[in-house]
Amino acid sequence: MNLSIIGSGYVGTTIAACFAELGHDVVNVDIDEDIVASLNDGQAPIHEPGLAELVERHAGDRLRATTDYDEILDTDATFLALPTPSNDDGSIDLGAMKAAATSLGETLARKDGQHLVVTKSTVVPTTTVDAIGPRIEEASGKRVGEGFDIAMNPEFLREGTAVDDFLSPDKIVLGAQTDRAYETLDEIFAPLVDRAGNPPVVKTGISEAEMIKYANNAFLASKISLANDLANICKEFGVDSDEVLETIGLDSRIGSSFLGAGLGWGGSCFPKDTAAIIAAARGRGYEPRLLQAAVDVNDGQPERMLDLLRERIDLDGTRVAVLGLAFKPGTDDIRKSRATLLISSLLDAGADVVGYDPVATENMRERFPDIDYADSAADALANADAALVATDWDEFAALDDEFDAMRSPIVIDGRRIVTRREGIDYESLV
Ligand SMILES: NC(=O)C1=CN([C@@H]2O[C@H](COP(=O)(O)OP(=O)(O)OC[C@H]3O[C@@H](n4cnc5c(N)ncnc54)[C@H](O)[C@@H]3O)[C@@H](O)[C@H]2O)C=CC1
Ligand SMILES: O=C(O)[C@H]1O[C@H](OP(=O)(O)OP(=O)(O)OC[C@H]2O[C@@H](n3ccc(=O)[nH]c3=O)[C@H](O)[C@@H]2O)[C@H](O)[C@@H](O)[C@@H]1O
Repeated sequence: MNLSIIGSGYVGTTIAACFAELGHDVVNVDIDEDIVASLNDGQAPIHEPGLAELVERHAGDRLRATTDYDEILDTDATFLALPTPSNDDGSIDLGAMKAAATSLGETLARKDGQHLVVTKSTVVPTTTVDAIGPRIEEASGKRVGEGFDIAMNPEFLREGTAVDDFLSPDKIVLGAQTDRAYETLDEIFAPLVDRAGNPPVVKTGISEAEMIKYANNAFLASKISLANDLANICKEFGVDSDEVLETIGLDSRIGSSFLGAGLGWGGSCFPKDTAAIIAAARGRGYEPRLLQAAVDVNDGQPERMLDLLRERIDLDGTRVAVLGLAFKPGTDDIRKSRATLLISSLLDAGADVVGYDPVATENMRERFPDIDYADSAADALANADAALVATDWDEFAALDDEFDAMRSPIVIDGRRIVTRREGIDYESLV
């Protein structure tokens, strides 16, 4: 089929390249000319394992990019993969979605024949029906169900494993309101269902699909926060939290994934999505107490880590190495990474910070241009008074005599990744 995808960020580029790999003809529409040029040159604009190969293989053939919305006219369906960030009060900011919906509507005004518009972005329940559909109607002069249909297809991929996650989904959720929309979605997803070995395809309503996405993320974020709450209790009793959490994970009702205790969750999605659904619930008069508690536990972990450091050393004038700047291993994304919070607090306390990450340094340099950056963990540790481990990159497990070059070998490990050894003053956050 001919597909268009508006927004070529982490999700838009990944799904475009994967749909091309699955045999569809795909055009990515983005307002960012650099991203468009990069895709048309056959280069992935973001760092995701396997993505560069797919973009290189299909660019100029089944995959192309443009800033021109008119190229949507030759396609059968459009996915909206636009950012849905937070407003200051945590509620969802639909600015990019609304702007793109208006541009799409103006374009569809000139299209003959039926079109399907699919919300891929994470949006609070009723957004597609109440905010996206009407905007397209207004700009196109067409009606939902007559000229174009609307649908919602939440995305569950993780950064760092985006291509594999998209191509091997646990489930595919298709929210729509007409048989015609479901049929088009079936046609789009048939090659994926086939390749992925028939994962469950859940056909549901549009608002249910929107809520499934939030429920999924809220559950995972809360699971990590409960693991952190339990691990904090373990620490008070000198109990090994790894043994406790690994063992409860053996209960099939609990499951072992997302029980990794430590500094907590960051990234572009869990923080904003928990905030958005909490704000949306409050807007309807419901107070989501458990979810708010999950956020509170998460917010407390970086401060607990700094307290452990303060117990050992006065932060003012102290050189602190922050190992791991990305919000998790396998990505260069620093959005809401725990390291950004640690660095802010360290700077407020008068510390001198040196950061190291295998791939995220340049992104962090834009956020904190005035701290030092090292080219290796060894360089970051040399002459540091203390080290905070913020991301569980594998290479940190192999650190050994690099710690000997520290001025004082204080190591606070937020991810239980460092191998303990003689000669370091090691403490794990949990
Ligand atoms: N990043 C992730 O791992 C996942 C993200 N999501 C959701 O997917 C959505 C997109 O997220 P990301 O891809 O991370 O965002 P992103 O910020 O990486 O990319 C968004 C892209 O949209 C473009 N854009 C903005 N306004 C535009 C307009 N009017 N017309 C055309 N292009 C425009 C930007 O230039 C940018 O390239 C969000 O709702 C997010 O919550 C869902 C699952 C996973
Ligand atoms: O909506 C989204 O954007 C995506 O959000 C998360 O994916 P992502 O943020 O890329 O990364 P995760 O692997 O879920 O990690 C999120 C954060 O939780 C932390 N985490 C994860 C697992 C764990 O056991 N413990 C833990 O602290 C990670 O370090 C990271 O900071 C979800 O896992 C995806 O299913 C979802 O599509």
